[in-house]
Amino acid sequence: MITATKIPLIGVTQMGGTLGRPQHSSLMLATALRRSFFSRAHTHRHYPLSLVMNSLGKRAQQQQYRTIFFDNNSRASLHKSKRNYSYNVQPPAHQPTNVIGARPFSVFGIGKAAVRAAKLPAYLGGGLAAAGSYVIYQVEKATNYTTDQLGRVKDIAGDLADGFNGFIDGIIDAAANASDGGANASKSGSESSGSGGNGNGAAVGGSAAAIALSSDEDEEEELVLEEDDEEDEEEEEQADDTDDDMVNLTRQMIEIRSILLNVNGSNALRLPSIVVVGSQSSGKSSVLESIVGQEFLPKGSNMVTRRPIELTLVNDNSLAAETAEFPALKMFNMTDFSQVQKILFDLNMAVPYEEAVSNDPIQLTIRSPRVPDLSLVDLPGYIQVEAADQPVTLKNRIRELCERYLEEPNIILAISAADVDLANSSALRAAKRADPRGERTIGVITKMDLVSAEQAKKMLTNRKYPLKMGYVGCITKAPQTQSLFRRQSGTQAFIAQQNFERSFFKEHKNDFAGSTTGTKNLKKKLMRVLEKSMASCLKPMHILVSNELEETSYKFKVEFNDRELTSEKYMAQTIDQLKIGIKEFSEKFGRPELKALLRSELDQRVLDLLALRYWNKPPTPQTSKKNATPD
Ligand SMILES: Nc1nc2c(ncn2[C@@H]2O[C@H](COP(=O)(O)OP(=O)(O)OP(=O)(O)O)[C@@H](O)[C@H]2O)c(=O)[nH]1
Repeated sequence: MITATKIPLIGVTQMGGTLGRPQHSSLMLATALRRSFFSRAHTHRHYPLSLVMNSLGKRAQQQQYRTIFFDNNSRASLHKSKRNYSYNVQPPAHQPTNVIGARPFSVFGIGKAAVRAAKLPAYLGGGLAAAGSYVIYQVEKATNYTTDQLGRVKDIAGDLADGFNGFIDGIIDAAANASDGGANASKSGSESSGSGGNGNGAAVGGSAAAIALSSDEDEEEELVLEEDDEEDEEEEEQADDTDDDMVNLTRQMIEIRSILLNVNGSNALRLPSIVVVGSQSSGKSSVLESIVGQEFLPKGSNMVTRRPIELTLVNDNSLAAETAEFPALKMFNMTDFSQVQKILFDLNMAVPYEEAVSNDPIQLTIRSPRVPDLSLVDLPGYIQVEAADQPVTLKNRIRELCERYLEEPNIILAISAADVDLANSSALRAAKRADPRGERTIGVITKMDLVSAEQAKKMLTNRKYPLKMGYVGCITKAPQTQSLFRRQSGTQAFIAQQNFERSFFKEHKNDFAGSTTGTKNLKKKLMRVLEKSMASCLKPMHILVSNELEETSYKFKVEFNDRELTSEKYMAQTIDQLKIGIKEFSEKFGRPELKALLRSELDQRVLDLLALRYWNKPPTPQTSKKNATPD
């Protein structure tokens, strides 16, 4: 893709503020400085920098703007474009206005003003020198900030899964290589060596990302092996750290997302929603609860989910315990989850009998230090045929409602109960329609406790609809016959369900060998899916960073060809430029210009006084009477 980028010359010099590690920040500096320096200079006349720009106006017209064409994708064409780059002379869009006009002025202080005016060039000189220092200070500050931020990204990357790790490192290495390449280019003056550094850096980053993403393809195989090990008794004795892993992953996501937000202001890390579909009473709500770790959804065998429940989980470290909120009902900070469950039940049951289901979603947000940052959707269950007392269009309406949520990039949790033949599974039928290649669907078989182990195992190796992420067998509710569990609710019920599920699969360890079972492993699968989605979200970012670095290094080369660039030299050069600017300005701004300014200020002030004295006078009785008379 060929892009044309307009870069003011002074913006290029600013980017070289500090060399070595800080060059990672060139992306942000290039944009931020270009924006702040020029927009301020052109739009805010009271800024000291506008003076500089004013004085440099002539120079700017001669050389400040150039257009560089280059191909973002190919190194070879970059070389070609470098040979063909051209300078387009374009004057700034707005010439800066004169700052003196903004100074306060008193008609009684003309004498004093004249004296001050004589000293004005000296004041301005001092002001401009201070402005210069301020600019340099800001450049350093911005450079240090971005260095810190990128350092943090690297630290976080160190903690992430291997594939993802490679990806982030690729970015950091590409950044380092590119900056070094830029500096080397300046040192050696050799065109090929400078761009070569960048190109390689980008290539390293690109291949790192590619390896990271391709390694995900083999995840499932690894997972099954891991799971086999997890079935070992020894490991089962250990504490379950899946929740912690999930929360850690979430934290990293949030951190990366906020860094990306700071750097480029876009929410580049969007995660898909996890949508739970299945036939009526298949156990959808129970599966969702086992993921969240709280019992809060209405459950029952009489179609209790009648509206989509859009559940947003927010990881909030400032909280000691979970809180729930219904933003639409203006109900916040609810800590009693049985109350939440009751409200959800009432909201579902409030759907009129003639309608049976409603498209209007219920929005619920749960904040907790322990939940991952996710959005989950519980949907009304599919039905086979409408009952005599149900609307005849109900089946189609449920189907249409679910299809909207099954679209890409959402992850589909297709729930089927083990006590129903999989050939009749509405969830798998719907998932196949939305995701024919089975790439973003996880098949979940609930109620494993209700069928024989042989039958259950057969379901987990479903060959009719093979899923890339496979099938997971779960027990999301302890059987009702066990009165011990029936009495429990909330967190207690959740713990009881976990214990029951664990002991069940432990008992049938040999029957389910080689299959994925348990809600713990379901969560693990979800985590991998989220990691993968994060990596693919970051891939375009990586390409963007590489391209920007290539561009920046090229600009370094053009600007500092054959010269070694250090921060001291850069600072000295900037100060020299400011000095020249001040000199030009003081030469241009002599007595006649000052007189003209004072005169126009004085005229304006006299006009203001006249307006006050005569035109804004309150109406006399005669004038108001005259105004009131119709024509
Ligand atoms: N024995 C057993 N019962 C389960 C299991 N999972 C869910 N149930 C029971 O199945 C019934 C339906 O569960 P829900 O989670 O409400 O199912 P649902 O699909 O959300 O139901 P609707 O929203 O009404 O479509 C409840 O009575 C649960 O207690 C399980 O793994 N084993």
